[in-house]
Amino acid sequence: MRLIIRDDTEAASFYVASYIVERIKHFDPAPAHPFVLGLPTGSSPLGVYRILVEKYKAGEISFENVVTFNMDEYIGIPRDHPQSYHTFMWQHFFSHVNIHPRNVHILDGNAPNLEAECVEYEAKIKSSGGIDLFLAGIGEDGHIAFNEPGSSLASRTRVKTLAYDTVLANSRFFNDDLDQVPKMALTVGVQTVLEAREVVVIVHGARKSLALQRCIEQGVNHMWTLSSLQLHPHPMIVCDEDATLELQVKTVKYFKSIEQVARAQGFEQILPSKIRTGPSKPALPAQTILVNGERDRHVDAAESESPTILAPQPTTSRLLSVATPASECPIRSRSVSPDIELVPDRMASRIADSSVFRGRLTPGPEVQANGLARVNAVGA
Ligand SMILES: N[C@@H]1[C@@H](O)[C@H](O)[C@@H](COP(=O)(O)O)O[C@@H]1O
Repeated sequence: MRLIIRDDTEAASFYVASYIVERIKHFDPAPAHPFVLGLPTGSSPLGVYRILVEKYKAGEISFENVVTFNMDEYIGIPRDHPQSYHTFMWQHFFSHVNIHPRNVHILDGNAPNLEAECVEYEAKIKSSGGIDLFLAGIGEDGHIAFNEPGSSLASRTRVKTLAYDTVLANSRFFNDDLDQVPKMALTVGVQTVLEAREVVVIVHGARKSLALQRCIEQGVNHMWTLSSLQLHPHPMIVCDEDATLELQVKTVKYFKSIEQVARAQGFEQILPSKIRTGPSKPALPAQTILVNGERDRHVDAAESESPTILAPQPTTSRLLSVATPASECPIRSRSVSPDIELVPDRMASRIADSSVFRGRLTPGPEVQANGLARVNAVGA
């Protein structure tokens, strides 16, 4: 986990926007190698979008080969409703940069079959090669996307009923009228977010500080779904000072010291090169995966089987799945040296005077082998 703390919201937003720009540039996207970006709505990412637009207008970045997937969308309000997430995204970001509309993906909360919409969304993410960087905000109760408290940490894109806290918090966008706030939404699942190669979360303001504390200093808990990030290999949370109010001083000092030490030592905290450049063709032999017939990707075994909540130890699982079941595998007899003669044994032969037990003993192997196993014959 990386926690980047900046003095205020503007500095935190600038850090995130600059980070995304650097990631896209280093990735060097092309039509056949697009950078896949997961995006949130809400007030938290507003500064990030504004700065990204500024950087685009200053010629620092192009979104031509960027594919986006939004986290969520309300169910039941028209796509062009002022508070729909479609409207939000076009208004604050997409209309101002050179992104191709066909590269923009936002769940359709008015789809005739919502379940099919969710399944198709997951399939589209997959066929795009998976999400390279998922940007997220959090709710005051630590929810990520619309994965409300109690959501399965293995969840995928689905229909979700909103928690009362969320309806209340979002009523500020609906004239403070609870009745106008949609009560359901489509949302990517916790697992969908965790499968992104990198997750970056922007958190600002004192009202998010308890959520941040629960998610960083306490255990993984489905009541604070951001805490699932503890299971991700490359999570980064960028926050302002106010958001750290509930953290222990030593936690804040430690995360600040990581940056300070890195700067003093003159090295950067960077992602593994495979994550930075995306799934390119590695020099070593790799398996080739044809993703939905659209994109021929070369993925090495480690990437194709990266850990998930459902399969946290892919190596172990893989070994177990190829291992012969114990019941079918006479491992000991195989390892015995062929020189050693196996002698049939039975308990009776170990008893000094076995005559006393006659009639109650199981016939010996030699008797059984000759088809003479008649207990009566051995007995009285
Ligand atoms: N679905 C969105 C979340 O993605 C967002 O993180 C949260 C916080 O919103 P804000 O940033 O406005 O506090 O609001 C909604 O619930």
